[in-house]
Amino acid sequence: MGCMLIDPSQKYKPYTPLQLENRKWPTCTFKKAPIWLSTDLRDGNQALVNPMTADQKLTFFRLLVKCGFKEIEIAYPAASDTDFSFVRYLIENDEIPDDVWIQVLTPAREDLIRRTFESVAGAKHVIIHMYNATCALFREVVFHNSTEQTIDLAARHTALIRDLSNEYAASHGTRFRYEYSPETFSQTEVEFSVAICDAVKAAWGKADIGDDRIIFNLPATVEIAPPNHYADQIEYFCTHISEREKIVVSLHPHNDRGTGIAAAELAVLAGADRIEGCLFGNGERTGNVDIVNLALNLYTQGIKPHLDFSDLQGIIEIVTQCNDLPVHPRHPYAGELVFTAFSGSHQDAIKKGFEEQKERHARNSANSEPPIWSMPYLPIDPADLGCTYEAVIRVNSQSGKGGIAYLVKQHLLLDPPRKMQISFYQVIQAIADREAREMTVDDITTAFRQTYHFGGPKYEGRLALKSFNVTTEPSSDPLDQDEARDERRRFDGTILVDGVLRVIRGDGNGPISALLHALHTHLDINFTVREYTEHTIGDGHNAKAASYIELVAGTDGVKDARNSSQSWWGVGLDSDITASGLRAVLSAVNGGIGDRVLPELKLNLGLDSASGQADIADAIVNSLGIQLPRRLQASFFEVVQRATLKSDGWISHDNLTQLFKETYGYEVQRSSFFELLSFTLEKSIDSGRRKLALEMLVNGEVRHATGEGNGPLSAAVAALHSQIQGVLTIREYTEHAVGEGTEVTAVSFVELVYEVNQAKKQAAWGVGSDSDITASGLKAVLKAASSLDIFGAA
Ligand SMILES: CC(=O)SCCNC(=O)CCNC(=O)[C@H](O)C(C)(C)COP(=O)(O)OP(=O)(O)OC[C@H]1O[C@@H](n2cnc3c(N)ncnc32)[C@H](O)[C@@H]1OP(=O)(O)O
Ligand SMILES: CC(C)C(=O)C(=O)O
Repeated sequence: MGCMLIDPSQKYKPYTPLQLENRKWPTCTFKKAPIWLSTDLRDGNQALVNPMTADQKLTFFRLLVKCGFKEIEIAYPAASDTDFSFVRYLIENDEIPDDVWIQVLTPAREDLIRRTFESVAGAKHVIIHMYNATCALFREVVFHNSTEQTIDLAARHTALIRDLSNEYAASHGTRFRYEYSPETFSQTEVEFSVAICDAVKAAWGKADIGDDRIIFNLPATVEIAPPNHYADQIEYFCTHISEREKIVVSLHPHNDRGTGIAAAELAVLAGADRIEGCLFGNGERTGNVDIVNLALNLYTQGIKPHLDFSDLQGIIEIVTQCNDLPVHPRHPYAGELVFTAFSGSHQDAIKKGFEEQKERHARNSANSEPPIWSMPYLPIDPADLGCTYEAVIRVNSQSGKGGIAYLVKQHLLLDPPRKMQISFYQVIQAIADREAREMTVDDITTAFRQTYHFGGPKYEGRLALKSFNVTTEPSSDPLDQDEARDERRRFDGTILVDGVLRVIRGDGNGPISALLHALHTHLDINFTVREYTEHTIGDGHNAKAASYIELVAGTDGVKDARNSSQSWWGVGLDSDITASGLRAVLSAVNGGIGDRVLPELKLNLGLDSASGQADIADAIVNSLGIQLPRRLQASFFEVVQRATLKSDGWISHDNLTQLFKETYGYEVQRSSFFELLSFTLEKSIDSGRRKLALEMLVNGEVRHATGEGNGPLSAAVAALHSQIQGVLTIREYTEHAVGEGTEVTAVSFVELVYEVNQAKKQAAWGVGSDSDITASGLKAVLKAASSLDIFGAA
C-alpha cells in the first residue's frame, strides 16, 4: 500500500514555464508529414525485457522498410555483439535499400564511437547519432560536470566523429550525416541547449543546407511537463539556434505523462522537421511516441503520411511477435476494439452514416468530387487499414436496433422496416441478457432465421409454401359492374402443415389476402395485415424481392385488430414478388400460431373419417392392384385434396379410382396428347446405347420421332425433344408386375420434369401398363409428358 501525500507540493516541483513572447505555434496548422525515424530497433529494443534476437531484428527491419521508413535507427552497436553483428549483417547482406539511411547511436565516449564506426564500415548512407545528457540533474549527479565541461564533452566527441566520418567516407565511400541529441533536452535550460548545439555545430563544421543539414534531436527523455511547454521549447530552439536552415530539428518524445502524441504534434507546429518514435509506442518506461498514431492522425487530416499502414493487422502481428508485447485493445487506430461500436446509439449513428455516405458518394462521383469520409464515431475508414466493416458493429446487451439491423443487412442483405427492427431487437436483447455475452454475427443471423423461419428447409416453420397458383377473377360483386371493376385473386396452393402437404384455396383482393382467407378457411388461422413493405435485392436476372409483413390477430372488427398491441412480423424472399409476399405471410403466421393445435385435414374417403396419404394409396392398391411409389402417393394426395375442396374433403372409392386414372392417363380410353402407336428399339453393338423409333399421335396427328439413350426411356425423352421446345428429364421411374403367369402385365410410373427458357419447372407423373415392359415404360413417359404444359408440341 502506497502513501499519497496530502500536500504533494512538499515532494514534487512544478515545471518552470518558458516566458516566450509572441509564440507562433498555437495558430499554426499541419501542412505536410515530418521526416520519420523509427527507433524500434534501438530505443524500443533496449527497453524490452528480452531484447530482440538477430532474426527478430531482421524481420522488424524489413517491416520498417516495407512501411516506407527512410531513416531507421538500427542499433547501439557498441552495446553488445548482437547489436554490432546485426549492423554488419544488414550491410554485408545488402539488406539496406539505397534510399534508406541507417542510424546508429553512441555515447560521447571515444572507444564506443570507434567501435560504432567499425560497425558501419561499408554502408552507403549512415547517420551517426551521439548523445550526452545536458540538464542540471545529469550534469551534477551523473557526470559531475559543469556546463562548460558538458559542452566540451559534446564538442570534443563531435570533432572525433567528424574526423572518423571523413576517414570512413574516404576508405569506404560512405555518406555520413550527423545527429546530436542533448539528452534530457526538455529538462535542460533552453538557452543552454541552444548553446551546446551551436558548439556541436561548430565542432562538426560541415553543416550545410539540404542533405548536409546537421540533425539536432531534442528529446523529451522523460516527459515532465505538458505538451505546450515542449512546443514552447522547440519554438525557442528553432528561433534562437544559429543557421536554422542548416539544421534538421528532430523530436524524440517519450510518453511519461501520456501526452507524447500531443507533445510531438504541438512541437511540429512549433517548427520541428522530424520525429523519432516507435511503432505502437514501444520504448523506455511508458514508451516512445507512437509513429503509427502520429502518421494516421495526419492521414485523417488529409495529409499524406509517406508511411504505409494499409495492412495494419499484419504489422501488428510482426511487431507483437518481435517485441513480445501486446497492442492494447483500445490503442488508437490499431486496437482490436477501436472500430467497434457496442452501444446502441453509436451503432444507430454509424448505420445511418453508412447509408447517407453511400448516397453522398454516388452524388460526389456524378459531380467528379472526391468521396470525402464523414462518418459518426469513425474518424478513419477501417478499410483503409485493412480492417473489415464486420468488426465495426458488435452486439451485446448495450446495443440497439440500429446495429442489429446493420448486421442483418450486411449478412442477409435484408433491410427490414423500422418496426420490424424494433421487434427483432427485442429477440436479440432477450438472448444477450439471458446469456450475458456478446452476440456474434452468427448468433444474430441464426436468431433471425429461427425467428422468421427464413433461409431454407433447415429453418422451416410449421407452415411452409410448397407451390401455388394465383388466378385473377372478375369481381362477383353486383355493385362492381362499371368500368373500374375490381378484380379478385384466387390463391390455390400446397403448403406443408406440420409435415403434411395440404392443399388450400382462398379468395381476396390480392394474393396476400387470398392466402390469409385460405388459411382461415382450411386451418382456422385468422390474421390481418397491418403493415407490408418490400424491396429488391440485386439486379438483372438475379434480382430478388424481399417482403416484410406485420400481422395482427384477425377479428370481425378489422379496426380493432389493427390497433392490437400484439403483432407478428414475417419476411419472405423470392425471385417472384408474389411468392415473396406469400412467404412473408407464412413466416409471420408461424410466429403467430406458436404451438397452437391446428385442425386436422378434412379428407374423408368413403364413409371413413380423416383419410391420410396412406389410406388413399391403400385404396388404389385395392381397386387397381397397383402400388404407388412414395412421391407419387404424396402427389396424388394433393390431387385428391384439390378435387375435394368443394365437397368438404369427401370422396367415394369409385370417384377416387376414376380420379387416379384420369390424372395419370392409366387405363383410360380417351387419347392423351402424346399417344404411343408403335415402336422399334435397337441396341448399338458398339456403344451399347438404345436407338428408339417412335410412331405416336401428337394431339391426334401421326408423327415419327427417333431418339437415342442409355435405355428405352431416355431414348423416348430424346425422341420427344425433337417435337417440343424446352428440356425434359426423368426424375423418377419405377415399375412392378401385376397379375400372374401369362396374364402378367407391367405397370410403370414415371415422373418427368420440364423446363423451358429457365422458366419455372413443371413436374408431372404418368402411369402406363402393358404386357411388354418397354411399352409400359414408354406409355408412362408419354402420359407424363401429356400432363405437362409442353411448349411447341403441336
Ligand atoms: C535515454 C537513452 O535511451 S540513451 C541510450 C541508452 N541506451 C543504453 O544505455 C543501451 C546500451 N548501453 C550499454 O550497453 C552500456 O551502457 C554501454 C556499453 C554503452 C556502456 O557500458 P559501461 O561502460 O558499462 O557503462 P555504464 O552502462 O555503466 O554507463 C554509465 C557510464 O557511462 C557514462 N555515460 C552515460 N551516458 C553517456 C554519454 N551519453 N556519453 C558519455 N558517457 C556517458 C556515465 O557517466 C557512466 O560513466 P562512469 O562509469 O564514468 O560513471
Ligand atoms: C539518446 C536519446 C535521444 C534518447 O533516446 C532519449 O533521450 O530518450
